[in-house]
Amino acid sequence: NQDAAQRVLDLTAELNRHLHAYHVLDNPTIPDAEYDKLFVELQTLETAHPDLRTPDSPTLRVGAAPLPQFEQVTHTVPMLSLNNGFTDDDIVNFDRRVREGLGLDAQDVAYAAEVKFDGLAINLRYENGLFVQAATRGDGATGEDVTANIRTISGIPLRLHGDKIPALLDVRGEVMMFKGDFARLNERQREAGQKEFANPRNAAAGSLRQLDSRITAQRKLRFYAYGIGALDGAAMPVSHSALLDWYETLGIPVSKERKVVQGAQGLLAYYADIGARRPALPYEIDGVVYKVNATEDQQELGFVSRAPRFALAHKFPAEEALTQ
Ligand SMILES: Cc1c[n+]2nc(N)[nH]c2nc1OC(C)C
Repeated sequence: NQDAAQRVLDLTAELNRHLHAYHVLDNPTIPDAEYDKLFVELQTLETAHPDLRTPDSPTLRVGAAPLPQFEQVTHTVPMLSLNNGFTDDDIVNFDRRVREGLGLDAQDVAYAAEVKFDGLAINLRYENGLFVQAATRGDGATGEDVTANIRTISGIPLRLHGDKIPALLDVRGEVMMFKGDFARLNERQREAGQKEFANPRNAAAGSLRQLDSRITAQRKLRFYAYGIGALDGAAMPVSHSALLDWYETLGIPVSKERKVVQGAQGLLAYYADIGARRPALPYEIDGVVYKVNATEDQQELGFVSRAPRFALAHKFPAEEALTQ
């Protein structure tokens, strides 16, 4: 009946607002007990009237019955990898090749620099603002459908915010587990006499490979966006930094450690700064990523084989096997 339908819509909107405030704005707007009361009321209404549940209902965050297997997904735009640089010379050469490729000799190129999360690359598909599918990178052309598991990640919006909603948007980013959540998970594994994970990346991968998304829901995974695949119904942002600014207005989590820097010296300064702060970061990284910022310059430089000419991962020296 009408008032149950309206109540479901109101509860869904209110609970999602509180979830966003808590997980993305890091600014809780309701006591947990009050949130739980509204959540149970919504779950009860949805159980009584299953047809009233909306695709962005917060009750979808707790996971559903196990899947028999993972389906395959073909990426509309291939998910490519990055070329690596290790030494300062590699970075200076990367910048020189970029300037040659763009026909610039004197002035500095603007680069978008960001941390390289040590997690799993994922594609999130939104149709008219609704989250409809998530897929792993796989071999770059096809990956696995992990929608049910990704739905349990509270930081990932099930409906995009704002009024500039594209008809189709493929968000690329990394799923990871924070160091603290990893340590607590291994404590629980030990107490339960179960296998411990070697590192946060393996723990995140293991959590995404679960056919039972109710297990994934207990694993506190995080997601940060760093790229884009298919886009219909909105203009492509003019730069990588503008893309990430747009994502933030849509309610998509973006790392705050990003910075636009100028030329090779700007890249090396960013690498040194992140390298110094790396142990204090709440998540593991295995380097930083540089991208020519301007979209038209990226398109002019294009890709060589499977990796873009406009981007480079600058890796940290591999640490000797850490005793986790
Ligand atoms: C493979 C990859 C991985 N990462 N990681 C970050 N932070 N940015 C980034 N960009 C990538 O590819 C871009 C070309 C979108």
